[in-house]
Amino acid sequence: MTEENLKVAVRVRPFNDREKNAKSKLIVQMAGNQTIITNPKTNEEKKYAYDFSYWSHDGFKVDASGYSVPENSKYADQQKVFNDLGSGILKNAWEGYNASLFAYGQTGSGKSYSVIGYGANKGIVPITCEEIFKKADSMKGSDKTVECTFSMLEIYSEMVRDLLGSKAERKTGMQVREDPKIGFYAQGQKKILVDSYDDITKLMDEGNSNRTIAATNMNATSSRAHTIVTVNLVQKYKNEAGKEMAKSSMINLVDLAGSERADATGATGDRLKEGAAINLSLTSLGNVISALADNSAGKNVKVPYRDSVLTKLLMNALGGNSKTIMIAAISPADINFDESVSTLRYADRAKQIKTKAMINEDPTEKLIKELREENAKLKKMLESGGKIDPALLNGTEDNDAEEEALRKQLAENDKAMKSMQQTYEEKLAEAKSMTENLRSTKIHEQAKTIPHLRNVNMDPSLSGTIIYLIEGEGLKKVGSGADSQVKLKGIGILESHATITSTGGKFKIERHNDAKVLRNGKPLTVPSDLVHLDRLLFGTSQYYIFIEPSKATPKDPQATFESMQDEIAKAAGLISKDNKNMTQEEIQCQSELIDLIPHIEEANAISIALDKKVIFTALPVSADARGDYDGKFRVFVSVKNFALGLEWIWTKEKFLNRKSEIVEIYNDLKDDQVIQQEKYKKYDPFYESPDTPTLVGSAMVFPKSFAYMLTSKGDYKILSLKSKEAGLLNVEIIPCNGQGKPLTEAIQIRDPKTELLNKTVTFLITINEIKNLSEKYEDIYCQFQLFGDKTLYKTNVIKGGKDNSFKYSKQFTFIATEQLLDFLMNKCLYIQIWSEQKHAKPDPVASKITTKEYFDREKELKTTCISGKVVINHLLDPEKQKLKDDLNIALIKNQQNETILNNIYKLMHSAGKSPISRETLNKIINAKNDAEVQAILAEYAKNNNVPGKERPTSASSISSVDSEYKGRRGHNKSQACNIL
Ligand SMILES: Nc1ncnc2c1ncn2[C@@H]1O[C@H](COP(=O)(O)OP(=O)(O)OP(=O)(O)O)[C@@H](O)[C@H]1O
Repeated sequence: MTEENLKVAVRVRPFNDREKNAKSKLIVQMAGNQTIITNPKTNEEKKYAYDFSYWSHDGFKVDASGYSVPENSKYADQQKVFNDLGSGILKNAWEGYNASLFAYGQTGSGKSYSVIGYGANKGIVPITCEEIFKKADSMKGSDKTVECTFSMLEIYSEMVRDLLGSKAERKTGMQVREDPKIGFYAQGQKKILVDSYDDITKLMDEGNSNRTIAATNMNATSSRAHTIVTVNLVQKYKNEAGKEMAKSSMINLVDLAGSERADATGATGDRLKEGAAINLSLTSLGNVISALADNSAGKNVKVPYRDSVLTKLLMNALGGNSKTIMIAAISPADINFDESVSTLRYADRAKQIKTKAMINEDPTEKLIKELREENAKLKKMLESGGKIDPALLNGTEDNDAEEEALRKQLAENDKAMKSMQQTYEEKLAEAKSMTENLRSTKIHEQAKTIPHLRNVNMDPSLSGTIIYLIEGEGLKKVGSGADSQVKLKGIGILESHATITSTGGKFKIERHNDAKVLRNGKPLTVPSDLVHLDRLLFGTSQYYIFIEPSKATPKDPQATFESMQDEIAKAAGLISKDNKNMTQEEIQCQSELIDLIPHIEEANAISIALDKKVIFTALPVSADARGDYDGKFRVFVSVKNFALGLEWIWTKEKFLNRKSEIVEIYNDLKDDQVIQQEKYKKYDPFYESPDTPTLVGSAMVFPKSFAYMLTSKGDYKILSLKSKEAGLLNVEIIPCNGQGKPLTEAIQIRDPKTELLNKTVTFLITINEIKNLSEKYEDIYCQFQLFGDKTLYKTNVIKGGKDNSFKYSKQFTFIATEQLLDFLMNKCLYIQIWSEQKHAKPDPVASKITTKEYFDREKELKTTCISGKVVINHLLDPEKQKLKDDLNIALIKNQQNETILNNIYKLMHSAGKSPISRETLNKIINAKNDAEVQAILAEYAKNNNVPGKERPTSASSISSVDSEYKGRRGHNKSQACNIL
């Protein structure tokens, strides 16, 4: 037995297009086995030492075959990585040890590049397999034989699918069982005997294409599954006594799904609460790694392997009988700093794990022998004509249930045995016929000359795996219908979605009804030309490029999933066309937004299909609105149920979890699975109880006066997550004496930085009352942290409405360090407002409107100018949303403009805020176009002194807040005295 630490390698890749566009800075350096990462904000460096640090960022050139050749000794190419990592794995395997390699890192960080590889840059799996057969071939003629089996599975949403299994098998998935000797295994997994490298490549292609099918049936954006490739090597030889011996070893090569889903920033808690399985695996893997590292350091903690399917299947690789290597892939760019640091930390922890590997003496045959013995026993029991020998039943009574269980066990054993014993010829024949049937190989050949559509997937290794030839003259149908030539599945794909016509070497594309087709980022409304390299999006998730091989040149740009998303987001005006004047935070937020949009579209498409009355919208939220000192924008998702009049704001992580459940339910409902429908009734991922407290927004309190030992007091604006004023919060920060009593006499402080430095300061924070908060909120409380302090302070919960005073006071004593003084002078104290929403009854009118109708109208309101919209834009902010909803509903119900405007008029009057007279309204109703409406409104505003967009605030302290924000000293007349 050998005990050794898990080997850890880190690899940094070149900048990708998005990072280049964002003019990213390089923040990773490597020296020897060290990886150094610089925090782009603080310029602080962090050093980590691993077994290997691979620099693959620059210093290479691409040769004619496409292989990246090193230009200097620093650059680590695929061969170097294989020599260090892969060859060790191989050596161990020949010696009879189990060996495992797993790749960890955020999506797109280069895991698949290292493990599988792209084109000429073959990764560890293909090179390892190639080497196995080189060696096996060299053994031919000797009395040693080598048998090699190949298997490939994927774990998606706690379901284990055999990527080499039949379609039906993949659909049902496999059970994970535990064997006392070999540990956990996927029952019935196909282990295909292979005798050449060629067999393996074909099987890998097949496995990959099955992944593709799974991915396209669901959606291109579904979070990727974990893929585990297992190569079993059995070497047979005779020992000195002439007895047949076998040495076996298992090589596990694991390509994990993107690690950002295991992000610790609040997502984990949410995720665990939601119980979303996709993310469970990586969270569990983190816990397993932590526990193993603790145990290696002498602690005795339980390793939670059983928490997820992934950790069960990796149990041997991580803590058991295996020599293991982890490769952690990172991005070189500043915009990915957080993710990269988290990967480096993970890797740092993993390197402390010790594994204990043993040489295996043919456990497979032993297992078969044992199963055979057990079966013989079981058969004997059953053959005794139902009368089972009580002695065989371990003393239990003979009964039907027992017999049933035995029969079941027998059948399972039989199945397991069959799958293990399938003969070489059978397996190979199966593999060959399966691979030969692979339509794709033939089609890929034809695609070299025939115009075609080629898929683009979020996972670049799946791009280009689906091809639809647009052959000959005439018409090709695109859609989910059985008669379609371009047969697409997925959300938002209609039976008859579009047609592509080819006449005399020219192509045209036309959409059907209101099917969603985007061409080069823009909605396709009229029949358009289709030309070489056109990018197409069908529905919400089917991304394709049109290729005309006769027009192709080596310089053709490669459209990627990211570039297509960027293009769509730019065309929709969701992101700015250039990012010259944007801060890093804004660029980061923008890229998060682009990544999120396809998911949002998908969730909306399902909401429409299931008529859930829910609309999802991406919402970038500033640090000020979130009340977070990190200064970052974060993308949230607004989830609005228009029938119930409720709106939730979810974190991106929570939304993605819910979305995967939404997709799952949608697929299940489509398959009409009764059980799933039951589950769906019990739990609805579109819904959240109004009783769940949500963040309404934050008040920014400026403590600058306090630095001068003056009370700072005022009504501070509450900024909602939508960056609107949501109300006012009355807060006081009162300087106190050493006994904690408010100061009663004034003290003069001219320069806090010198006069207060290192003195003890005591102050009282009092949160008085909340004003003007919308009536839909109830059970409101405030929550805050002081800058640099982790403790969370919460006020009592108030009902809202009339009862709006917290009467919360808390005293703090601090040493006035430079940081504290800096905070008091220049920063603000965030006080978050949390609240529940009032339960609402479904609105009978809104409930009759379908989600599709609402959604279309909502879109129209955004894109086209209608009189109603102009009026609404003229209204004061807080009323806008409600009026917009009313208008929406009215428009959908096909009411005439007059009725709509009447409603608005009534509403405005009931709110006492009408800036428009009835007479003006009549003029608007009769206006011919929007320009005319604008003119009427402008004239009315001029004659009537209508206030501008900004809501006038009665509280004069707002202006004092603003002036303090600009850095000027407030003029609060407060008491102060010298207590220091
Ligand atoms: N060392 C490298 N040299 C050159 N290109 C690389 C390297 N590593 C990664 N890339 C490129 O970066 C892109 C993303 O890499 P890859 O697909 O391996 O990421 P991943 O971590 O497996 O992502 P996912 O989790 O989505 O599967 C690919 O286009 C790949 O070719």
